[in-house]
Amino acid sequence: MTFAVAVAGASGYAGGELLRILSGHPDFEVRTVTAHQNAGQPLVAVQPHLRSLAHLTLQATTPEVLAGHDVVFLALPHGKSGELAAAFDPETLVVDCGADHRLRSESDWTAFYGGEYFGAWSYGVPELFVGGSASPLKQREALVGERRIAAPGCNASTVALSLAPGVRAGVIDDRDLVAVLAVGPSGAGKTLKITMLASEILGSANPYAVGGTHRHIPEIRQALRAAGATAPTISFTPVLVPMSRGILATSTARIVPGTDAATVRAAWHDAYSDEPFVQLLPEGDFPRTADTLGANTALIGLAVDEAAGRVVVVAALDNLVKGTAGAAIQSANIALGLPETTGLSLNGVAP
Ligand SMILES: NC(=O)C1=CN([C@@H]2O[C@H](COP(=O)(O)OP(=O)(O)OC[C@H]3O[C@@H](n4cnc5c(N)ncnc54)[C@H](OP(=O)(O)O)[C@@H]3O)[C@@H](O)[C@H]2O)C=CC1
Ligand SMILES: CC(=O)N[C@@H](CCC(=O)OP(=O)(O)O)C(=O)O
Repeated sequence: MTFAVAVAGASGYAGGELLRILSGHPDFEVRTVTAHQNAGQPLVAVQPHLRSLAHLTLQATTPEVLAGHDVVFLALPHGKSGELAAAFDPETLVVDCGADHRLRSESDWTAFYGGEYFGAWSYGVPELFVGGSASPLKQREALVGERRIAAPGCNASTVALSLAPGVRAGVIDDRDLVAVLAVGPSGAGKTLKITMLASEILGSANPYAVGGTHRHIPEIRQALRAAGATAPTISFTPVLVPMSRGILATSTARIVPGTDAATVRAAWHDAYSDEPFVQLLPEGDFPRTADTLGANTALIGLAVDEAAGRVVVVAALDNLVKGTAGAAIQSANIALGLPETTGLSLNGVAP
């Protein structure tokens, strides 16, 4: 069966990446693409790298245009998917790449986003544990047959994947977590902002949302609670660096006293040894963002710093693939009963 697909926000970065991956997916046919200011333009006028979709024209983003598809991917500014959500047929699979349906706590939503709260959907990171420390279940089980999915924030999923195995296994103290991330500007979308000008970014590393203010903090805490943390606290600092895409997150946590290095490493090994897309690298090996570009992978390197009593987890992924569009399509595959890896690649582009 071929599933008819619509992509809303198709002129943006996340929409473009959805289309790039969907165009190589054997079970999906992109029938409709929508935008806002660019509505009326041929898709390739805005996304000139998507030549196989040259027959498509960007339409307005309305419930009527998006109706009648089996699957709708939303890659819209925050608040816009929430406004559209009520209009979709309950049988249509809707995957939202925005934040509108990620948070289960309305007070977190109000504190970090504000505006109307639209309620939470199933979280689109299949590899995360759910149900606490004693549970063998992963988020993938919750996605089977699902029709409403919230794809993750790219920084949030990088850090959650980095720390969840240690939390679940009880080998780290979830009240003392620290994450510092190098992130590329494509995470901020195509919108014009002075802070994103090449003249501001090239040749500089620019911290932002310092001091516990970043909107992905409640999303990370939510994912860690699902893995068994009771009241996780995390110091989270993103740093914008001059690479168009990619995230390199260095997360550290205090090791529970008396836990040896092999037991710490085993927590991550056991969590991900059967996962196709989330891979723990051999001891002494650490990922580079360049190794993940264009691939649906999250690569993780781990070291135990005995002197500091901390585990150091370095994770790399492509914010537009495993951080957004790839996660959305992987989750859609699961929801529809397709093999989870369909249309998704372990291989990136290099150099
Ligand atoms: N970039 C990333 O790495 C990640 C992005 N996301 C999320 O994905 C979503 C899209 O992000 P991204 O692609 O980066 O953003 P972009 O700014 O690149 O794209 C935004 C898209 O939304 C459309 N749009 C803008 N305003 C409106 C409106 N008022 N109504 C309907 N459509 C509108 C734009 O259309 P037009 O061009 O015609 O104006 C464009 O297609 C966001 O929610 C973002 O947070 C999530 C994880 C990572
Ligand atoms: C460079 C940059 O600004 N990156 C964005 C990543 C946004 C993202 O992951 O998307 P959502 O907004 O959907 O959560 C940020 O840190 O907020």
